[in-house]
Amino acid sequence: MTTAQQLNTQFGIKGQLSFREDASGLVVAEINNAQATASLCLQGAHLMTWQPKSQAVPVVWLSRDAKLAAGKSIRGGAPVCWPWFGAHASESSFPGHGFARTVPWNVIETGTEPDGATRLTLRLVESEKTRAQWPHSCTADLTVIVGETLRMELTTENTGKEAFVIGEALHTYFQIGDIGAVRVTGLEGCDYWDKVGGSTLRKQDGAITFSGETDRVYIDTAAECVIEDDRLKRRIHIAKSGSLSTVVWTPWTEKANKMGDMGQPDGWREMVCVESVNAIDNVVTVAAGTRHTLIVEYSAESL
Ligand SMILES: O=P(O)(O)OC[C@H]1O[C@@H](O)[C@H](O)[C@@H](O)[C@@H]1O
Repeated sequence: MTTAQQLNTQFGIKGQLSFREDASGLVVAEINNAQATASLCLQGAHLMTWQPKSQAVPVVWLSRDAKLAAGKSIRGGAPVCWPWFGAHASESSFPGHGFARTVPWNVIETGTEPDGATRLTLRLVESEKTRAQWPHSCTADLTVIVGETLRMELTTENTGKEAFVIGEALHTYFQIGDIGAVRVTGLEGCDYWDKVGGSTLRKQDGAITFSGETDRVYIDTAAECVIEDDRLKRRIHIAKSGSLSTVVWTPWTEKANKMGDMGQPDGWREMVCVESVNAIDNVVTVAAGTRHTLIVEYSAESL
């Protein structure tokens, strides 16, 4: 039996959730219930797509050049950045945004919520390589609940005897009509580290609009954000808890061209990242025997 067949036997839900092996050999969970469709690659616990049935266009963006490959992150969707965000604090050879998004995760539970949404929980698989970069006793679980809203819960449990500090993110790429025609609200008056051209602390004045590369870590904010999209005539609501940083990112032309997997020629214009994060000033200390959970909930409203 293949891995996908085994997973279908153990965790598949008839008419809602099945597993398939991609041409790359990676296993993908496909969800199609009365409320939404979604797909998730088990490598990285990487949600790739989500489209509520009420929406004509996906809410989560996946690059048309996205590639599935063992050990590589997928461009778009909702990468899980863990146990650090951005560059590692001291080891420049360690991967940016941590290793969680490029290692295998196991399915540990699936089910149907009372309202009909589909639930899937995965656990990061430790290896010698992960232990070499993260020598702490812990588990990292991601629960994804796919329905008319999308809920994701990233739980870190410290099963050891000493506290450790994590950085993390649900680094979601949202589908928009055009980057020049959206506003992100909810962060007015917040302080942010502006990562474009160095790292400067600034204060947000009004809604965020985009006219060039934008890479900002808003700190000390648990605020709900809204992407207001005049082109697609919809609002995307991004609510969160257990997260005090929000990253807003768009690469713009030059950087997108260098990245090479954003969907030529201008796929990048149809996405914006609004990431629910704990980084820089907001990294989290997880005491021995305790757990920390970062939760996001997304919904889309047509205008
Ligand atoms: O190319 P990656 O590693 O997926 O990162 C994409 C972007 O992720 C964002 O979270 C960072 O703030 C950006 O600096 C980075 O370029």
